[in-house]
Amino acid sequence: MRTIVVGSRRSKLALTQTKWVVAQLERLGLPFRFEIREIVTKGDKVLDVTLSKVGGKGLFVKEIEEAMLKKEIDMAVHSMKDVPAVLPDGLVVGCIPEREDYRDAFVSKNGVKFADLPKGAKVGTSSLRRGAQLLAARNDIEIKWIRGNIDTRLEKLKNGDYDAIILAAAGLKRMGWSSDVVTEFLEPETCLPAIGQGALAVECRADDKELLDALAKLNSEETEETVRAERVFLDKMEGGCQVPIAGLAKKTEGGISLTALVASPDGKTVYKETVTAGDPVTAGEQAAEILSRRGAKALIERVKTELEES
Ligand SMILES: NCc1[nH]cc(CCC(=O)O)c1CC(=O)O
Repeated sequence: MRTIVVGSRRSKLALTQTKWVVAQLERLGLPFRFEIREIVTKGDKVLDVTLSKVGGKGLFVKEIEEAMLKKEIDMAVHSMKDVPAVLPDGLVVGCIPEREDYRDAFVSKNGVKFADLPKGAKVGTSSLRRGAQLLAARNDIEIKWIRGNIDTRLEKLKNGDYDAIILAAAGLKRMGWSSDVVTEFLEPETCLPAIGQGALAVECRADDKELLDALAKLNSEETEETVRAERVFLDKMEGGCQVPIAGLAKKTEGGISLTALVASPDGKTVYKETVTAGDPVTAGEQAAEILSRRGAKALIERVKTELEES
């Protein structure tokens, strides 16, 4: 019987997600044994710098991909929002399981709702996207950087100088912590989620047909299509992670509806649009085109230049 070695980052969230996918695969009754191997990535080591400054997205994924290409591991489970647009040669996304809750969760110290935060309240997030949208809704609060895994952040809320923090609902739900800690879920009208938020990507080698056949059974077509639309939009905007970008697609009767957003980090400028199209690629392209025309592309260039000069 073949042993499939599954590489995973060491964080509780990564391991929980990996174990969830493995459990789903085990239920299929395939002729595989699964073994989870922990890998410490660069993204896990540099917790003291902001992500946007140390090289962004690929950070959590690169070392895992190298191990996969060397056949030290056979597959890996990623949060979709950490997966770059283009995978290295020889690797593919083998499946995208059904998406968890796509919303952001507002977690406050004393159960105070976002709208009821006192003036000057400090909200912890290291996400430009979350910061910009919260400031757009409440320009009287303060956004304060916070880093670390979900458990570390919750600890910092308890003991540190924060009135509230924002975390992905999906992570909290997967860990079983959501009902204990979440004050309220932020609907996309208030805080549009990150591209791919709540979805997982299972990556493997492109020539591993046996494993690909098995993974296909876990694929959610609806999640695949909606995430596709969001990622086409992201790719077309070429924003990296220095600029607040958000997007959420939903399946409609005739196709896909995509709400997309680009904002300035201070939340003073927000470009947001919903487009409906027959297929995901067109939806993503149209959203990018409309926002670019309205000024989002220029905003992205401006923010990038400011960063390079600072
Ligand atoms: N940025 C790190 C990250 N990557 C994926 C998740 C949560 C799970 C998900 O969004 O699918 C998180 C934590 C968070 O944003 O609070």
